[in-house]
Amino acid sequence: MEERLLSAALHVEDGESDFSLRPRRLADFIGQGKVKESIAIFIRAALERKEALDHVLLFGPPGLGKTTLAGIIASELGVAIRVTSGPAIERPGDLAAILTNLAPGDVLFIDEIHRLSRPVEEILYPAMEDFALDIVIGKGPGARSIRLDLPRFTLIGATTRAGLLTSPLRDRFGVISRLEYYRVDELVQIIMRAAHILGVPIDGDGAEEIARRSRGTPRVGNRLLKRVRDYAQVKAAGIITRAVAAEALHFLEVDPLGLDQTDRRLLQIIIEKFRGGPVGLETLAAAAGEEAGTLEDVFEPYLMQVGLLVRTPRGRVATPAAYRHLGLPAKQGGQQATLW
Ligand SMILES: Nc1ncnc2c1ncn2[C@@H]1O[C@H](COP(=O)(O)OP(=O)(O)OP(=O)(O)O)[C@@H](O)[C@H]1O
Ligand SMILES: [Mg+2]
Repeated sequence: MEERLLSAALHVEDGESDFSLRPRRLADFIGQGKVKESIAIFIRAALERKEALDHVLLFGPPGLGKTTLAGIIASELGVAIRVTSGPAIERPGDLAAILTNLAPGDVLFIDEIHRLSRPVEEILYPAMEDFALDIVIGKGPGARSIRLDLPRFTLIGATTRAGLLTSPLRDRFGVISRLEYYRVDELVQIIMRAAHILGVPIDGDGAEEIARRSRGTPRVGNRLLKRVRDYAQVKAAGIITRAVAAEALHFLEVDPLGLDQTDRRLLQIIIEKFRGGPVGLETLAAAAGEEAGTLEDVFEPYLMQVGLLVRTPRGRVATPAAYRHLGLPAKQGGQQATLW
């Protein structure tokens, strides 16, 4: 699939700067007040007791700062972090090797933890609970199991949806934190900070214009900043003001709510082919030529967040705001009134 400018997933082109723009300390991590506050308390308590931090599960849509936060937790604890991901750990032996190489107190970060295979996940249960590794030696009737002690470590798991985790795994996390979409004022701070690091001249209004179209997502905000910078450099020579940002984003086909062509097309299909809905997910996916899972994970969360789409028991419905946003006449007939 072609990489969408607005997708919250990590792109190849983000690579280098995604790393350099990551805040290293909790104090530099903007927004997510509640999550930040509780993590600060747990870190402090663990440090005071000189114990490893309890295992932490971070969940929320892509690009909101789960990986960043894991790095921050490790640096605030003053320990090393070992980074891996669910799909990267193919066999139980791979995980055993990682676990036995941890030093006391270390952080093990497993991204996309919902994608661990079942045999690997089963190694993780005693490791998380008892800091032990059960290994089977030999085969057949002579096989025996021995238990190896592991250092006390902190597992940080990240996932886009906590519902995808098996309950035995979820139950073994002491701290479960959900990251939310960022507010515009928080994104303004994030964009100003990134502009400062990258040496991009921008004013507050310019940052706000980018922030409002960033889909509540820092990764998108940072990416839009870089594309607007290119545009400003060539077309406007100098500082990114609101007018320059708006012009650049219009050129990039990012509308004032941060929707692109694909988002708008999806709403248009619901409105024009299904009279505004309700339309079932599968039916909508077929009409749009997308996979149902992609609609659910990639497109719908933001459309719901900005109030253009609702999920009802009978299917997806375009809201009156969606009609207005697309400049289409409001839905006729009284049926709509019964929905909200
Ligand atoms: N609170 C924040 N303050 C400043 N920058 C942030 C913040 N959260 C995220 N970022 C920026 O957004 C980018 C994406 O963050 P990160 O890689 O941590 O997201 P993620 O939730 O791990 O995403 P994914 O689900 O794709 O792995 C980072 O480069 C970082 O610069
Ligand atoms: Mg990540």
